[in-house]
Amino acid sequence: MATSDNNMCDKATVLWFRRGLRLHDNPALIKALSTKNVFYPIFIFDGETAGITKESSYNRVRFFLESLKDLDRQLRAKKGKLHFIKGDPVKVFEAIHNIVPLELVSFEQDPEPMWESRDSKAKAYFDQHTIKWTEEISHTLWNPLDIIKANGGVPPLTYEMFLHILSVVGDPPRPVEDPEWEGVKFGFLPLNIGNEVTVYHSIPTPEQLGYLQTRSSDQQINRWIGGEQTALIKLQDRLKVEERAFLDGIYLPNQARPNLLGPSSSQSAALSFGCLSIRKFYWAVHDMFNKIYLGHTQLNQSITGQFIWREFFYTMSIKNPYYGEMERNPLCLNLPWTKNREDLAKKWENGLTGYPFIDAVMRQLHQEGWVHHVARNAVACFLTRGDLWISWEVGLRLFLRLLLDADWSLCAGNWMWVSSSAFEQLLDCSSCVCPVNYGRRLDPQGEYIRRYIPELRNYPIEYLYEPWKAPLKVQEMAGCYIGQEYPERIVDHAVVSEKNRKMMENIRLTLVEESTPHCCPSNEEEVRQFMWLPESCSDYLCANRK
Ligand SMILES: Cc1cc2nc3c(=O)[nH]c(=O)nc-3n(C[C@H](O)[C@H](O)[C@H](O)COP(=O)(O)OP(=O)(O)OC[C@H]3O[C@@H](n4cnc5c(N)ncnc54)[C@H](O)[C@@H]3O)c2cc1C
Repeated sequence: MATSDNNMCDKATVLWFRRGLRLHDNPALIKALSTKNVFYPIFIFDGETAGITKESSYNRVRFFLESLKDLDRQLRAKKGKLHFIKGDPVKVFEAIHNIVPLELVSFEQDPEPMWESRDSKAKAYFDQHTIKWTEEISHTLWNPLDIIKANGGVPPLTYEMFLHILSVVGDPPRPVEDPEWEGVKFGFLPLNIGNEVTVYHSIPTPEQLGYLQTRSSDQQINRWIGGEQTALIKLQDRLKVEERAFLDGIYLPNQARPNLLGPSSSQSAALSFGCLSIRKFYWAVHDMFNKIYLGHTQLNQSITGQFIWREFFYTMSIKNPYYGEMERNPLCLNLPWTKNREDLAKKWENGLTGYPFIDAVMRQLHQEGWVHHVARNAVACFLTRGDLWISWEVGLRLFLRLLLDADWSLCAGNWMWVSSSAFEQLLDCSSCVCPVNYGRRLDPQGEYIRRYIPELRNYPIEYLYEPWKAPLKVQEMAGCYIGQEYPERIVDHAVVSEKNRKMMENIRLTLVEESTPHCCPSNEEEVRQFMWLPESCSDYLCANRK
């Protein structure tokens, strides 16, 4: 059995949780326990780590704190605890080292460039005080640096090229074994360890950290529960969905059969905070595939293509501190987005564009902190190249605040890919990414809109996606006048999308001469798959263009 120990003279090992909020497949934990020192698991709340900032939404912070609570609960069952400490990391380690002799600090690699400064300061402190430290890779399947090296020192710019490099690099490692808790001596820090450092008695609530619900409580829907234990249960459900799909002869079921309303089997928030190991998920899917289709020993990366997109975007961001911006970002095309249209951006943000599908997505995002990938595509296109011609940086900032799964590398990568890949003519198609038709394909009965836009609940289906076309009599009967209870459209898609298409065309003409290398789709098929576009747009011609 694990034991508790308050002997402050014994050598200490700290496991510094940042993301990777789990006990399974946690190489940093295994390394920490191998020292046999007194063991202190800690989380340092510094207003940045794990992407929790002052701006983060209540939902996001709640999910994050639930994940820490779950870890704490599991550690308490083993007679220890998770220390939640507020302060600057170096100050925290200084304070701990003053009262217990630190021998080792173990942590998971946080690969993105914004963590470099935090980590290099901490590492410098450890080196100065001859404290050993170890940094383990488990947030990504591969070490992004290995992929960059295999590609000649630069990240691959297209997904196809990325797949090619993976075939050279080989399979990712399998998850590490579960820890052995027998004989682990837990240490407990006193509550008062330094002036600029606060040790919490237990994991705080969002309110205790100053995060308050901003919308009325009936609008906040908590469909997502943070923590490793929930993630592992949900993984089993998700694997059944994957198995069903394999037996039906398809793969990537969450994307192939988007279900906007059902109980989601998404694991993205759990993966983002590391409550679930990406390697565990990846290998579970591949092992199942190989069991069903006996003899397939060679990995087919397509069946877990979504994880490869994750790696692709991580690899692109790792050495690029400007990855989340347009102008200074070498991977991104500079497009002349409209400036000073905060009024339109605010309406988009608040689900008041007058396009019900777009508004439903934005309201779900505020209420629940999660929306389906295809819904993200629709609102990203609407804000940028499709309709409003506003920079993707505006969308990125909002998504990072609201999404439970907000992940800088993935979020910026997706925004860039969807909006600024100017070469991609398919995305200029005003019919395919039309806010009316795209939604209609995904939600033909209009249930999604009715759930998130109660004002339109009584609209007949023929007007639900284009309520401005409803005769006054219909508006009256439905109890919702356009321009009063529900807004008029802020733009006319047919007009603005045509204007935007021409602007993209002109930009393409100038860019071809410069042939700027940038993040972009590999081919048309990839765009169709990624964006869930129809094989041919003729069936879905936008009503506005007829
Ligand atoms: C504008 C925009 C912003 C996005 N921002 C984020 C974000 O901040 N965090 C995030 O995790 N995903 C983001 N995505 C990607 C994707 O929408 C979500 O990962 C997906 O909705 C998760 O649903 P799922 O778990 O059912 O996906 P699944 O299909 O089950 O995928 C499992 C995991 O694969 C990864 N993945 C799936 N699709 C993508 C993708 N297109 N790019 C990169 N990784 C992917 C994610 O880690 C996801 O959890 C964004 C997409 C768009 C279009």
